[in-house]
Amino acid sequence: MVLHPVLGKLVSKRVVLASASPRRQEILTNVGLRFEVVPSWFKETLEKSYFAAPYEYAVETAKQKALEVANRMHVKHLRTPDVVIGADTIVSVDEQILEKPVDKQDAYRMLSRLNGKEHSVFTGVAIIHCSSKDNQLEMEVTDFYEETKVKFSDLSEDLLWEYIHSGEPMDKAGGYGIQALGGMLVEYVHGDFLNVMGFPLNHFCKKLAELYYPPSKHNVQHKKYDSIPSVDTFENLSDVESESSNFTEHKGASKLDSSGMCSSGSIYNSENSSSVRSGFMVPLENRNGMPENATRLPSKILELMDGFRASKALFVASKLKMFDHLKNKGPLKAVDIANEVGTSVCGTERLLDACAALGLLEKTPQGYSNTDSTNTYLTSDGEYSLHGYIIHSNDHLWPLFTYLESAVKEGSRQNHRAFGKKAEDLFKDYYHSQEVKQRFMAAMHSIAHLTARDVATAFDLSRFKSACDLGGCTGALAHELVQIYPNLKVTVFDLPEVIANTSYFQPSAQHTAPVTFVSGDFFKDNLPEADLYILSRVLHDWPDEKVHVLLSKISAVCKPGSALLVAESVLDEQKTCPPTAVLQSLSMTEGKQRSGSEYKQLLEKHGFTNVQIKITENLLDVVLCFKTLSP
Ligand SMILES: Cc1cn([C@@H]2O[C@H](COP(=O)(O)OP(=O)(O)OP(=O)(O)O)[C@@H](O)[C@H]2O)c(=O)[nH]c1=O
Repeated sequence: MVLHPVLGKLVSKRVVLASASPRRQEILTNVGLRFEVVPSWFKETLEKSYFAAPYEYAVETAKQKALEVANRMHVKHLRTPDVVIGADTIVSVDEQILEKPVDKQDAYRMLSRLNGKEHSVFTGVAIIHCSSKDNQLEMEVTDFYEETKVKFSDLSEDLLWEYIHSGEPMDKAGGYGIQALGGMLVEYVHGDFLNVMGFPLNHFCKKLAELYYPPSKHNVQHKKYDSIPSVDTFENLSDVESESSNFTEHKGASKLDSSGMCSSGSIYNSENSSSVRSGFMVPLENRNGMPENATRLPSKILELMDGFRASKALFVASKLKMFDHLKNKGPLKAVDIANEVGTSVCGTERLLDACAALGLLEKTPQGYSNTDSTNTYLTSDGEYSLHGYIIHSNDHLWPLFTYLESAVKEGSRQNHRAFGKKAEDLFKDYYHSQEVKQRFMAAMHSIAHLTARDVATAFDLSRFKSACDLGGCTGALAHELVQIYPNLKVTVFDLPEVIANTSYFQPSAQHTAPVTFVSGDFFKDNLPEADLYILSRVLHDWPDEKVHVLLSKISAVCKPGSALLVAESVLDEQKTCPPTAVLQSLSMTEGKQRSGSEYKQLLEKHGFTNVQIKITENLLDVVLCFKTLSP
């Protein structure tokens, strides 16, 4: 039984979502809809003053986005889709329409406008049913909009800027994402929450019901369907659908337009289209008389099949420091970048186009330039640079993953195959080769810096006076802690080879008490005294036996009332979520990722109680527990 059986009407159809918005994809995937994603190239530049009301602008933009995709797919002789869905979300305040901010200043302008006030979020949606007659594309357009009212509380300037610096506002209408950090800005929501996120699912289902279950003659006076006719399962629906019945039925419904069934209905012809550009589409032909949907692959699988290409494109552009060049000098043409980095022009152009296709770069007639999040995360000096981790992924993880098949067959790491050395020798290498050491530390630093704030604030740690970050590497978390808790003194304890190389990673401006670095081996040496011990990204590296050794050592030096904070990606009890942590396990280190109950068990075994777990939605979750009197 499905909640919205009308969605089953789409099962046998080739449905295309004409949107790059990850939120729309998520909302529709979550309800079991199968569709391909073909982002629209329609530029959101309609003249706003032509529209009497903000929602009209959103509806028209949604319609144009969907029409562009339908036309492009038809013109390029890719199989014409049956249904194309387009959407556009805007925020409206004081008669003004706010779309996605172009930069941080723009985001600030928008958020300041919304501060302390109620505003409306409109999502316009267009559902286009396509058919091809004598190679002419015929389209029937149904559109609608949904309005949700949202009120922001009174927010300080600091908070607004902190939110802007998180990078979240940049790809979101009005400069906020209600589903994530932006939810903290919101005092109330009146209406459909998913509409704010980008897609009014409920209204969409109602609209489909109107289209697919037209009223019979005897009840035609009840124009509005508030409830959706009950049909048992998707399967039932798809079984009875015949190719010809699918759309004829819809056409019948749209003939009822004059009686108010569809909010609008019109026939567009592809001759009106001037857009003939090639795009990412995977045409899947109907072979050997197989039913059409048997040959249709879901977009998720196509995305996974291509994932390795996308990762490698990102790695190579990072390694060649293309994003750094673009940050300093963009927009640049491919030839300029090729000259700067010493690469072929044709190869560089292909790589830059791939980066633009992946949304990492913007391409205009002036050349390529970084997006805001590329500046923040992908340049080597970006505020939350992941450059170090990307280089580690390229130079270390990629070769290892090439041998995943052997790793699975043998159940062990493949360092000997990938690097000609055993895992232990290689680990020693990290501390012997200066270059490898720096690379590894930069990788650890990237992740620590990106997660530090969420780890440091997952719990209120203000009661502690001293903390010791065991294996704290470059001190990224330690520096965040002293910023947030000015009365906290933090010691970073790590191997001498690590401590000797931390200076490069220290923040330039030191506003707070400095962090102390102490060298030692936490398995062998005495641990510095502290009332809060921290193990961030340490335990997953070790098997249970070693974890027991380490925890019993910490437990022995912990005074009653002191605490241990563990930062790790905590698996769900099924151990299939979050995917990043599950995929990390494929490296086959002797350690492992653990679930919340496994961490709890390990900690309680060593006299730690009151174990609390915070899932942060960042890469690391946080476990806090306290030492009691008797272990
Ligand atoms: C208010 C709000 C908006 N959004 C996102 O804002 C984008 C709007 O832009 P759009 O132009 O409608 O869509 P797009 O992302 O550019 O994609 P496309 O459909 O290809 O134009 C969409 O993403 C929405 O989810 C959130 O994720 N959360 C929120 O609280």
